[in-house]
Amino acid sequence: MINFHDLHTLKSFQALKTLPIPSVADNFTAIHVEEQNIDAGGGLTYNYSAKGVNEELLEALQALADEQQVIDKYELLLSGEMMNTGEKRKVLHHLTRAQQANDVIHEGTNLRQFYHHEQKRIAEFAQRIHTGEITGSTDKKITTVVQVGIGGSDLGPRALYLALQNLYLNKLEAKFISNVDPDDATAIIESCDLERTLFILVSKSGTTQETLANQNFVLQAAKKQNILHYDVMKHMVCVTSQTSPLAKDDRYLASFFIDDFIGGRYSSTSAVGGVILSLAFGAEVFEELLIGAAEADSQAREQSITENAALLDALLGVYERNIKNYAATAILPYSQALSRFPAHLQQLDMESNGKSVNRDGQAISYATGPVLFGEPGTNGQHSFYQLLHQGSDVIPLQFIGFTHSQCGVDYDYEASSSQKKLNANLIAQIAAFALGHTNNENMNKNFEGGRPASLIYAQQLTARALGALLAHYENKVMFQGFIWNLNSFDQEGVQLGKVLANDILHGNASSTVNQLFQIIQ
Ligand SMILES: O=P(O)(O)OC[C@H]1O[C@](O)(CO)[C@@H](O)[C@@H]1O
Repeated sequence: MINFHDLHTLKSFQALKTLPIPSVADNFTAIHVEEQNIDAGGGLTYNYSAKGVNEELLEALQALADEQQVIDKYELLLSGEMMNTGEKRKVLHHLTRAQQANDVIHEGTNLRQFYHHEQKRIAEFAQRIHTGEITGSTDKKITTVVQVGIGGSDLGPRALYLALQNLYLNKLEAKFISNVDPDDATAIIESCDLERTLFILVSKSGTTQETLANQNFVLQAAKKQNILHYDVMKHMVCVTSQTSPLAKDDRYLASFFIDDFIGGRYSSTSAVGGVILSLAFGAEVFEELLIGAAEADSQAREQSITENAALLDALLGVYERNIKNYAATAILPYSQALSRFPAHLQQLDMESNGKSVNRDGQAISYATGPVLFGEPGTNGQHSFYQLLHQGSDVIPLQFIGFTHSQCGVDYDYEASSSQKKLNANLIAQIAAFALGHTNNENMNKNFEGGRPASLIYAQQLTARALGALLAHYENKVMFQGFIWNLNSFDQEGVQLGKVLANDILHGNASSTVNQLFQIIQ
């Protein structure tokens, strides 16, 4: 029997509140760093030696995970139970990368086979584009692919493409149009040779205003170029759900499908990320990413929190949010390739757990998802780290690092290479945040320390490691949702603004709103 309880009603949570808070510096100096490593799958390791933990706290967090039946809930989700209570849907993004998993049957369809079938169709399509069997409408080979989508139909795929473009041969260059700002579409379209460009229209719902406006923008801009024998629809494929209005449009060169059980922000391992990544790098690279994600998913099934990186990461996040009252957290990848990964995690985390009601729609009285932000190191160090070190708020830090660079090109300067400098900075920051530095004479030079950090690291940012990193965070967010008793899979909070924007455009807004709109007309 699985129970769903609000956090504050749990005995283990009440017990957690009474525990003395362990010091970050004590943990950091007392232990052998490697003792606080956990295998996170895909060649990744999660290290928590710069977190404020001790044995007593770990036991209390384990009790919380057990009482809230977090792993049982994950198993329930994997089995195809309706876990998206707001929209009354299953939650099946794990199935897109778990071809060994149990079948999930819905209204007679085997959904594991359905996702696998789409993946195979994508691989075949990508191969035909790469070999030149499918060309553009003027018989020219396709060299560029442009994804048109927004939110989950943009952020994850874009972050993953940027993360891999240094390491793998780019069979096609990829670009993205997301914002309804006409400058976004114009800049991308003008940078493309349309005869050699394939557009991927991605919208699960098929109703997103920005994406439909951008599709129209591409159609109009292409028409304006007046290219002889050019047919833009022969340059456009679609990724959508079978129930969306776009699914019925047979003008696309090809259509690939997901379904309502894959949430936008969890859709990078479905056709939403699969089409662009397979076209850009080849289906085998996308396959590697899925393997890494599946490894992280399987590590996440461990009951013991010291063997389950995503679960411990989630519990420490809840501890920092609800016991230490820290309201934000920073994602700090020491890898330029992960430049857009924090932006993807912002949607993943804040759209999932930015909630004030529980999974049954009842108000809750405790804090939920934190504010997320981040930039790659060392750029962030010269930007917002001042506040992280000496600001009045403590912000837990999530560092990500790699032993080797992706390009392998490096030079020594002052007796060390750039990669070595990058990683020396990464470790220096973790130590500075944890230990601080006392200066009683000049208080502006005093660092209190005690600022907790975690580190996820691997040898290199490969497709497999990236898949595991993506899944680690998806699972962390899911576990935190279970602990807070939220539904992490709907996003009603984004609807009000959409409705009001439509009211404004159709002249139905209130007088004040209209006056404000007129200011900017
Ligand atoms: O793929 P669609 O249906 O166009 O939705 C795009 C995005 O819009 C949202 O529904 C709301 O912003 C996201 O959750 C989603 O990723």
